[in-house]
Amino acid sequence: MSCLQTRQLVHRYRDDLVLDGIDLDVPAGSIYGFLGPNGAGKTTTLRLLLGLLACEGGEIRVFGRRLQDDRRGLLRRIGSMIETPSFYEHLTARENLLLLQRIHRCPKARIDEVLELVGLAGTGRKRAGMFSLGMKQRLGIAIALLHGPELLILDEPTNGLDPNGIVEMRALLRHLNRERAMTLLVSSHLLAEVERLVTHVGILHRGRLLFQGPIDALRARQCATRLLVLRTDDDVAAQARLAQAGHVARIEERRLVLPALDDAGVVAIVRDLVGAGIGVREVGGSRDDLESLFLDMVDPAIAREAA
Ligand SMILES: Nc1ncnc2c1ncn2[C@@H]1O[C@H](COP(=O)(O)OP(=O)(O)OP(=O)(O)O)[C@@H](O)[C@H]1O
Repeated sequence: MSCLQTRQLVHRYRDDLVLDGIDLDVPAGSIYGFLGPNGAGKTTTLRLLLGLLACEGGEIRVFGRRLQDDRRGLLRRIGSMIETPSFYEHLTARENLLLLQRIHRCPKARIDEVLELVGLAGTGRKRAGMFSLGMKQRLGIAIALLHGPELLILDEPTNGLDPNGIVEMRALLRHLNRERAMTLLVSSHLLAEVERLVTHVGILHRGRLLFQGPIDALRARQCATRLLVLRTDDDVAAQARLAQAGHVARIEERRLVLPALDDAGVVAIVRDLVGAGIGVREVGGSRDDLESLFLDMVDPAIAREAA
């Protein structure tokens, strides 16, 4: 079941089309990584989902209902942190939450619960303005969690955090998903930062969704696109020899490129080429991490440079 769904979502800033027909499907119970390079349109999409921007084209459904039919009721079931967290810097974490607790009219006990949950229970009289970036992010999440939402929407929650902060943030988000049964929609411009966290991904580029599905489907696609790269002292002869063994290789920038083989397959072709008097200088593969697949989708030119 979809927790959040858009159909043909379109947005323009003046004449600039920045979202061009987005069909998002965020399954209930998932951690959905909404990925794309800077300027892809992630924040614009999240603002539309939260009713912070007027929806000009397409449809948004939250928990199965059209957002426009029950905006207030549906938004009450969502928590969010878009761009930088907002709070009063001269107040403590607890004082900030106390103000919001009155607005949300939720039980006071909820304040201690969320402070505990995000690891800020021991911050006492320290003003939020003196917090580290990681603590500020966690206070932002505490604020988003205060009213007990079922869906949490976070825009780049790991942005600017040091490696330790990133690990802590991932652990917190995983906990919210597994132990508190929350659905999470998390944007990021770095696949590597969320790869181990997310169950589903959507890859956005220039306002279009290039891929959407379980992270395992992205991994399967990546395996299917892996390549074996050979440098030999006679590429033309090597290509002919490989063809005899049923391998289709192309010559590219003075190297032979063919679909990846398992270890035994690689040993067999190297042995065969060397046996035929063709020197093999180097055996390698295309970069096989998900980040290079991501780059390949959004910008093949950058991906080639990175390889
Ligand atoms: N208020 C605005 N007025 C005009 N153009 C805007 C506005 N906000 C965003 N844009 C443009 O819309 C496009 C999408 O921006 P958006 O912030 O949604 O992308 P993003 O994927 O979140 O990028 P980033 O990771 O850099 O925040 C960009 O080209 C951006 O310059």
